[in-house]
Amino acid sequence: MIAKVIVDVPSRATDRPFDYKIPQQMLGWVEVGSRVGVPFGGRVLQGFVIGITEHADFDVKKLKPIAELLDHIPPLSPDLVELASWISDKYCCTLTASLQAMIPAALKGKADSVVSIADDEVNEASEDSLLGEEAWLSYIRQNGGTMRLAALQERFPESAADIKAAVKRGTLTEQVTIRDRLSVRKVLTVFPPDNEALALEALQNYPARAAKQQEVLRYMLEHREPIAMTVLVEALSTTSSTVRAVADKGLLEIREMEQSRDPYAGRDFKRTEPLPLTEGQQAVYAEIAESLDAEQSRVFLLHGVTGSGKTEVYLQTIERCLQHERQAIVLVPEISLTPQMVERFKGRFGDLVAVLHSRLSSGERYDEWRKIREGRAQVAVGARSAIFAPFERIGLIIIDEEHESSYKQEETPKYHARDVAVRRARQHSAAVVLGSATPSLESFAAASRVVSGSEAANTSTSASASTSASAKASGAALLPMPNRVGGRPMPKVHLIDMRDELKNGNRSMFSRQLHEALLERLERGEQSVLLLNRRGYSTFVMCRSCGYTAQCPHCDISLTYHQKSRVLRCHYCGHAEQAPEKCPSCESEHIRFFGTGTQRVEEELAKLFPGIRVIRMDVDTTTEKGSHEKWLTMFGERKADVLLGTQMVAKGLDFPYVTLVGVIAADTSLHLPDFRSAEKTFQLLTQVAGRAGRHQLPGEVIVQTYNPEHYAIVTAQHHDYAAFVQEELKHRRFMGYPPFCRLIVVTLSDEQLPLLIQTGEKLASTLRQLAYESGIKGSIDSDGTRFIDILGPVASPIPRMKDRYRFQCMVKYRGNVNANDLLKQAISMLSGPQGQPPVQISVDVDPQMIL
Ligand SMILES: Nc1ncnc2c1ncn2[C@@H]1O[C@H](COP(=O)(O)OP(=O)(O)OP(=O)(O)O)[C@@H](O)[C@H]1O
Ligand SMILES: [Zn+2]
Ligand SMILES: [Zn+2]
Repeated sequence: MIAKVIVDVPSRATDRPFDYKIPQQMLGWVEVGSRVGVPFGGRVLQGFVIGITEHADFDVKKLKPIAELLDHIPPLSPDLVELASWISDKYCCTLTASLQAMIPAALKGKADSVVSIADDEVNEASEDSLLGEEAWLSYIRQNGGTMRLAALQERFPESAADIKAAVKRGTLTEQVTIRDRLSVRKVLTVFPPDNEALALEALQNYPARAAKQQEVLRYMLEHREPIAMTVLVEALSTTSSTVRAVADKGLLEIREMEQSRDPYAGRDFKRTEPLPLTEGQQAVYAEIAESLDAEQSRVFLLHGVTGSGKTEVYLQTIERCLQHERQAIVLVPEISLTPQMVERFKGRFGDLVAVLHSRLSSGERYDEWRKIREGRAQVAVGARSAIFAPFERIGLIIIDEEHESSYKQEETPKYHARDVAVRRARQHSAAVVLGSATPSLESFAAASRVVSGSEAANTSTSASASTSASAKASGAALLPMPNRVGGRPMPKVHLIDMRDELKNGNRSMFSRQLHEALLERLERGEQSVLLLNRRGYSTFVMCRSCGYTAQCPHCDISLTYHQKSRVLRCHYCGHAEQAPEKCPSCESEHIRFFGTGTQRVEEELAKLFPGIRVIRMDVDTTTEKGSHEKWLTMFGERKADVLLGTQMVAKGLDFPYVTLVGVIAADTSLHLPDFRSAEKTFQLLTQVAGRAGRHQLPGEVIVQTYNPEHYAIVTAQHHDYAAFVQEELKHRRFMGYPPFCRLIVVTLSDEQLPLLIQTGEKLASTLRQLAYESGIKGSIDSDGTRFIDILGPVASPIPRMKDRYRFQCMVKYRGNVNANDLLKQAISMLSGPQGQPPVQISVDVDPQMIL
């Protein structure tokens, strides 16, 4: 049998399956999805089996055999392998990259050399040869005759040549294996006696001098549960050799047992029961349940205002899914994957829940992942990559806050989890629920068909590779929940024109109304949430005398100031330097650090409201593991009056005593050079306003702005999603942006500017030529169903990064156009015989960040 293997080399040139023989002893073990070690270009590399056939494309005799099978249960299932190839097609990336994205980092194995002393050499080692033996050789012997080559070289750097010679001679044999970054944690465990009668008898007859052993045996008979050796030893203040002595008599058993690193171990999640659904929830639930019962692959857009009880709908539909013995995946944005969120799912489904997010150590992640792979978990809750949770029978995929841009991965593979979810659901005949108070325009357009047929970006029916899955959801059903639970009103939103404040002589960052409202809350013992819209907010260093700003020497962007360490850092390349005391350009001392914004607000609060208790949440205060959790728990226990923060305080929080939400600068995100800036602003304001008045106490929201007439701000004030969408769609149609077309951004980068420009021009003209040849007439399409427009090349918004210049082309298209194929063709036409293009090319399909 022949295995088709994708070898882990991150290059387009080698991105195809290579054939390997499956050795006799691995037959029946190697499957599609298996991880193997294979010889490749003189090395051993990790790879994934993506197919098994009887016939090779080449002479079978010349094929090399698979060197190693790395797991007993393949880490990937055939449906994930298929999904990977869909991803690499749709997002123009290598299959290797897609496959790698699906497995936990712990399984990204690296080749490692192990050396052993040859057998005959061990036997021959006579007394005198031992005497004069090299130190490194005896060292290997001490290690049982085998050890990692790297460890040996590290210990005896001066003997490197000797060691190499020994390998050549055959005194040492070298073997290359793939080593995982991490392994399963094993714990030495003591098991109670098998034969109790025998053990009881032994207990009676224990010799008096072995009282300690007797105690161990008595304990194990009483508790009858396996217990970790370390725990037992500590509980009885005894030693492991005492326990071993009992085991040696055959009365106990000691074995290593696999143990999970459970990040939530020892935490009690209060069990919750399903709530009786409100009318609105019930209607939505019934629709989804029907689809689950019928095992249909359907997409639902659950448009529920903040506080409408979406989470309870998620929980009860998951329960329905589990009743059908199918599994559920819940995606939430990383930033709102708070303990509060986890608690809701653990509280309902207990140990059946596996949690996957980036704040876990890679060991914890690996163990949660195995819990899914081995069928011990039925529900996976996690950030973007949890969409790859290795379940076998998925019934339901939920994406909470579906409009969040963090569902798009910014590194290769640049996939959108929402689109992958729709695709994966189709493989499993599962339902997809996209939930949001502010659905993305793309999803909303797909569900409500506000974009007419001929305009829609998604009229493409052929060429699945180029069709966005969310667009495919044109059959998506819109499920509205327009009311809050318990008939609670939406909070009243006041807009404050900050220009008037300045006119009236108020130079503080708080308007008089916000100041007033905060005071009131302090007096009444209620809580407030303050949002500083940090997108676009300055954290850079500027000289007030000459206007100098500190720039990264390798990238054309401003350095960010970190107050704690007084260091200037580049967020793109990591370059760091000490913050200057004097302006490097004019020597002025008026060089100001525009601190992280939230810090300044915090200082101001302390000045204006002496004794105020503020919790500040931003990137600086939440880097430590568990800090997120700590702050939110504190706030929940009312140990602070104000929760002040960036975007991370805007979402998902549900605190009963929050009656005031203040937005300090609503419009910093409004003027970013991104066609989604109005949408992002509207979403943020709506989300944060939704934190107020979710329970008995009524809520109030104060939004400070310099653009009180802007439609994104006015519609947010009135909680009017429909009005916002209507206005925004007008702009998008006029400007030719999604959902009226689809985008691909191709970024080219190189150290040589002339080569870069030349390649960029060539790419654009080749694309235009190919499009023309395939009968697409350009931006003015005759029948109104399809067009393609190739813009650029122009310098990227960040024109230089890590010493490389950057240019980009933007492809806009609509209708039945296989833009990916055109692009792949164009890139390969630029490439040399080795398949490598002359400059680095990176492709972003359906980009979220135009910046
Ligand atoms: N059927 C119900 N009966 C009583 N209370 C409910 C019911 N459903 C939800 N709730 C409560 O209503 C509050 C709001 O619900 P939830 O947090 O799920 O809203 P949401 O739609 O997710 O809002 P957001 O988008 O703002 O996060 C919660 O405190 C929740 O416990
Ligand atoms: Zn200066
Ligand atoms: Zn840099």
